[in-house]
Amino acid sequence: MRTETAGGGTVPGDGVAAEPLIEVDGVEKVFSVRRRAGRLRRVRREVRAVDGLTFRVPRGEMVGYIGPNGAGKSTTVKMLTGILTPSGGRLRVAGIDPARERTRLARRIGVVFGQRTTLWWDLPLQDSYELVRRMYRVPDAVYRANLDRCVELLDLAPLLAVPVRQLSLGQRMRGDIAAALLHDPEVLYLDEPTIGLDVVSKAKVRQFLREVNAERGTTVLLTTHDLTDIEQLCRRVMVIDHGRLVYDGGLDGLRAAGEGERTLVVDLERELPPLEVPGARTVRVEGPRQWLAFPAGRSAAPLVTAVAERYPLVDLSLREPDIEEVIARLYAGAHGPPAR
Ligand SMILES: Nc1ncnc2c1ncn2[C@@H]1O[C@H](COP(=O)(O)OP(=O)(O)OP(=O)(O)O)[C@@H](O)[C@H]1O
Repeated sequence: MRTETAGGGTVPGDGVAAEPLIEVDGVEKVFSVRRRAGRLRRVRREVRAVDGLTFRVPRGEMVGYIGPNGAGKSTTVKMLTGILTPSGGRLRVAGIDPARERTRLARRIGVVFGQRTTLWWDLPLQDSYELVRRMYRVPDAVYRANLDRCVELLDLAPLLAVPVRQLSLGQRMRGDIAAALLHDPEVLYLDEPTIGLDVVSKAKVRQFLREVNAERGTTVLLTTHDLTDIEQLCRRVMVIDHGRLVYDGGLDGLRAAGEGERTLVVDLERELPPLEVPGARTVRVEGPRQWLAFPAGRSAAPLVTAVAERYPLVDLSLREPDIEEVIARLYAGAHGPPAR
């Protein structure tokens, strides 16, 4: 499988590879689970949730972390926050070993779980924020500036006096994202931040995350099943399956790795039998329009030249492979050796 090296150097503005803020070296997590085997017998079984994971995330990068259910994404994030201790390997976040210094790390990271809130259910949103301020001992000026910016960008003003339990899912999610940023974290872990949101709320959350990343250089690790989140926010994506990294690189490379195909759509002067061009297959013919599929990793230029030389070409366009389809293919064939 084709892989690219980690760390596309997506620090806003400068393009120079920055110091790694997240370092994961050969990390493993093995759970021991007891399973029923007959009426009284229980057998012990090991679940290798994370299996020799290695990657680096430079400061300021926004990385997508995707994989099918049970792939090991949450386990990775839990180890990165210090909630879980790795069974093997080495982990550092901002130079800190998360499992050993969880409290010290907590001041440097923010976490948002789309499925559950970290806010106080019965309190108005602003009281939750006040508690966060005290918990992290955020200086007044920093707190004020961060809160004002979040309120403005996430449209929170009308919601500040509303108890969290009365907020809609989208409102609550915006409230949670703001709470995770009030103490100026260097790293933000987002687990499904747009799950269940309508199109408008999704767009608002994505726009906000883009601005936070650009303005503050916050490093973001984004776990999601919504590939549009990845396409709109991340230049780099890591794909995990069965606890192993099966891809680490740019979105374009992902299309190639998933053996996706691009399609050249050609309009000819007249109807013709299916075109025969080396390196491509004609997959559809509709009157004078024909669709030619070719491997996503290849350049379209030689194909265009070949068509133009041999056939009466009027117009053409290029279609990228559908990212959902590419990823489904990648998951299906991802049980080989891990990408390093
Ligand atoms: N506390 C635990 N005890 C035993 N097994 C666990 C535990 N937590 C996770 N696992 C197992 O580890 C594997 C990875 O789970 P994990 O929750 O990390 O996956 P995920 O990629 O986050 O999945 P999803 O997309 O469904 O949230 C699964 O097989 C899961 O059953």
